[in-house]
Amino acid sequence: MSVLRRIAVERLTREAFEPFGDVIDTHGPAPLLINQGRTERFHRLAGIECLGHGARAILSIFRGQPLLPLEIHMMERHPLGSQAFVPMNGGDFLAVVAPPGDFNETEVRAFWARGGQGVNYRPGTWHAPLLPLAADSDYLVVDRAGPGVNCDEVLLNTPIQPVLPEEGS
Ligand SMILES: NC(=O)N[C@@H](O)C(=O)O
Ligand code: NI
Repeated sequence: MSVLRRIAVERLTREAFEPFGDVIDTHGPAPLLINQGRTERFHRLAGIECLGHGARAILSIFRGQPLLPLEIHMMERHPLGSQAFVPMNGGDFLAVVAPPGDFNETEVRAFWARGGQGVNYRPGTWHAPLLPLAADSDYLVVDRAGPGVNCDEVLLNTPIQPVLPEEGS
């Protein structure tokens, strides 16, 4: 039975997530009215970065399943590009992250993306691979394709168990 380190899952806000990337939702700056007022444009919620010669942004759909038991043993980063996850059927998920740079597992934090929130990891942000909370959750993913190695992985010395807040708390 391996030792686990429990960490509390935090509410996903722009301010709290700033060291790791962007939050994609409609609770930030006021939208622009376009299309003769019929459309609200929530403008430039995130920047897509694709570094290196021949790099380009691509769109994919990830259909994810929950990680059970919820124990994080490995994290990864994409040094050459950002990576955005936006739920397509509203699926809540966890963004378990650590700041870019040398990995320090004491700096790992967990955020609850809920009610349709998405995230955009900036290049180099350490994160756990997609962690949906419900089965068959679809996410639109915007990330980088191109030459070079764009995925570094690290094993945690002490696996992490994100702990969701009590219902209604
Ligand atoms: N491997 C892959 O494309 N997905 C991961 O990068 C992830 O963050 O889920
Ligand atoms: Ni990734």
